[in-house]
Amino acid sequence: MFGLFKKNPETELEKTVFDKLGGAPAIDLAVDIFYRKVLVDDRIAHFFDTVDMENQHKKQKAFLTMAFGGPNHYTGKDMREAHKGMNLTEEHFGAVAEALVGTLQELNVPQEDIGSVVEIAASVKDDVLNR
Ligand code: HEM
Repeated sequence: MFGLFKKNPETELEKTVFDKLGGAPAIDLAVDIFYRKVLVDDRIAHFFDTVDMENQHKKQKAFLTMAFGGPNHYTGKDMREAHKGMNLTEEHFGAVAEALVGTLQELNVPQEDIGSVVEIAASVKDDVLNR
């Protein structure tokens, strides 16, 4: 599914990360793999003990689609509000970022695009950590 979009030097600059990853089906798959990784990571799995994961998948898909420049259907909480009172640390954030990068690597996303995704994640870090 990834890699169906051929690089075109003339349009490359206008392509969103969303398009480059392969659009909605690719984000779907990425979020599934991502949460599988999160839920087996002892550093962070406990945060999701009481969370409705089906609902969480939907929100995360919508959020990542928006964050990657795809069609904006995200209606969830802003990142500061969503993570308030969880006392999240740098380590927690790092573990989630690792899961995200690991997912993209598993899907053979080019390193350059993984870099763009990491930048997007980093841009919400202060909000997620409520600082
Ligand atoms: C780039 C970093 C992150 C992004 C983009 C992100 C995104 C989201 C989104 C979109 C939601 C749904 C918000 C809503 O309910 O409307 C959410 C909720 C949640 N996030 Fe994150 N998150 C990030 C980092 C983290 C980290 C580091 C943790 C903990 C290790 C975490 C734990 C949670 C939990 C437990 C919820 C569910 C809250 C609830 O429903 O009670 N997130 N996140």
